[in-house]
Amino acid sequence: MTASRRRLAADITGFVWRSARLPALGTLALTAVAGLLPVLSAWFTKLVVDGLLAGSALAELAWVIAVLAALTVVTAAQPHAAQYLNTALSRTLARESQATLFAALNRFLGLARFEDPQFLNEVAMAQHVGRIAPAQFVSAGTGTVRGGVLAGGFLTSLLVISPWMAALILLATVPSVHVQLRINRLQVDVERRSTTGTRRETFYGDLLSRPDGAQEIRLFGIGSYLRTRLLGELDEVQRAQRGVDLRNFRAQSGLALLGSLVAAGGLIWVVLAAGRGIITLGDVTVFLAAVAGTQAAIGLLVTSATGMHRSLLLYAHFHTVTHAENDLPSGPLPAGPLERGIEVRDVWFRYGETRPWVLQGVDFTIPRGKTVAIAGLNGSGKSTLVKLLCRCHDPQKGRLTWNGTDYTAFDVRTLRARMSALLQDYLRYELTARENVGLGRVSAMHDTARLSEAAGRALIDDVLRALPNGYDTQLNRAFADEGADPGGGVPLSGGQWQRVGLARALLRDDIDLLILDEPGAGLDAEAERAVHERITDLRRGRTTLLISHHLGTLRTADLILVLADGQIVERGTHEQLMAASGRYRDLFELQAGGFR
Ligand SMILES: Nc1ncnc2c1ncn2[C@@H]1O[C@H](COP(=O)(O)OP(=O)(O)OP(=O)(O)O)[C@@H](O)[C@H]1O
Repeated sequence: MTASRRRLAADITGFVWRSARLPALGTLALTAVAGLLPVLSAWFTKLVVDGLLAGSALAELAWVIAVLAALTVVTAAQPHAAQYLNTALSRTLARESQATLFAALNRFLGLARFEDPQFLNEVAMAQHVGRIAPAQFVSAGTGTVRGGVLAGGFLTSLLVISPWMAALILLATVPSVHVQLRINRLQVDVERRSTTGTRRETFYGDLLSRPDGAQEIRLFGIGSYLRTRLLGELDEVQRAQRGVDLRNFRAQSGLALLGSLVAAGGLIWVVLAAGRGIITLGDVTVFLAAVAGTQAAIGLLVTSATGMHRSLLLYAHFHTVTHAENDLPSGPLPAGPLERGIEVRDVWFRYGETRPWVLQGVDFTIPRGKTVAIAGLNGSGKSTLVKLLCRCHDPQKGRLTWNGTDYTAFDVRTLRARMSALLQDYLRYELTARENVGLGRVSAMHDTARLSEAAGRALIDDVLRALPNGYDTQLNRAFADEGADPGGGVPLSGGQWQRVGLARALLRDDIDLLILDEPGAGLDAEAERAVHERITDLRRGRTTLLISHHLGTLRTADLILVLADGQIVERGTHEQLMAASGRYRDLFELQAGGFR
């Protein structure tokens, strides 16, 4: 066992001990008992057979028969008790593994891990194996104990009757262990390599079954195309698995043949020995039970021990995710109220060392109480800049400061607590209206007056109040329970969702920096104008970063930055930029011309 495997074994044992000690201990105890039962039964059967052959009176054998009957009852009841405990154990471990996994994911402060496909594969594996690997480890561990106890008992019995037979059976296990370990490694490797395919398969499955994909898929008639892609991924995954299964089948068949030859040899010997009177008929029954029992027990021992090995290999993925270091170091200082402003100083950023620069020497200040607007073509780096301002990434060169102190000096959570944002890809939670707004500030979730005020500022309060259950209406149909809640589950329109997203951002009314990335997206002309006016009011005296492709909405900003290919190519007020006759003016006139 390598050092890291030993560490994994210690980790998984610790995990089981902390999460489900009682059912684990119960299972272990029951398993040890179960291991002794067949050996005891074989010996008591021998006593009955030998007693009967020796002409003993039934009364003399009564206690032996009573013990045998009791053993039969316990043997019959044991699997059900074991199954009950096992299910309880699996359930507890599955819950704890999910709790541990999602606590670990929540600990990552930045976005780097979520943008790394390799790590996302590990997360997908961890989610799957976290539910099963610890339970498998315990069940394989108890199987090992049971196999060990059984094998010990039967081997001892066999040693008494025929030491060479015991040695032969032991010898035949060597190839079995070797083969099983190899197959385990192959299986785990195939699972790991199939993760991307499995994730893609899930992606196509989601697309084909989600309500928001149904219309486009039907309109473009691409259902069968996506289904073919899904099956292609599935076939690829299954092809690899079939290969391992075939190798496993061939290897196991060879091992079964070897085992049968050993058993057949033993049978011939025992019949000859009994014929010559070397052993009793009772010995023959014990011998036959012991050969079959030893082979089954060693089979169980090998499968279980290598099963432990396999669950460790699988658990390694869970361990990788739950022990991954935080991707963004948090500083010690609590971020105080914004007094001076935010400075972005010669910032360079790219999504990986081999990737092109997305931001190249970006340099500007957002003074306290002012609005800075960013205009730029698609892909010019606006949303990336927002990620840096929320400290979801750190720049590779340059720095951002809050009141003149480097962002990295602050505790990230306190910094983010001073900001609110309507992101371009804001979330549409399949939850109630209350939660959709209240998630902006969880402590205000049940303060309907506050929610209503924020929704009012986003011009969506009337719509939410008029829903069948008001703020407690589910904002989707997918999870609505028609029976319990007729009319429940109301899907909103795109523009209404946008305003709910804005309400969520505005619920954090005590913040220092408000980031609005395309607040007018999806709104009709009237709503956009109304929301724009509201936002202009709200912005007064509040530090704001505003991003929009609708240059008209940026006019009143204190400073407008024009971003192109990650560089600020123009900066100034609307009037200055119009007078400069540069890119901003061209874009503005292009948009205005479109309206004319
Ligand atoms: N997670 C990511 N990993 C790698 N590249 C990314 C990632 N996110 C964005 N990019 C790349 O960074 C560049 C800038 O993207 P960004 O989303 O910041 O642009 P944007 O100005 O907000 O565009 P838009 O106006 O279309 O929203 C693009 O070329 C994009 O492909």
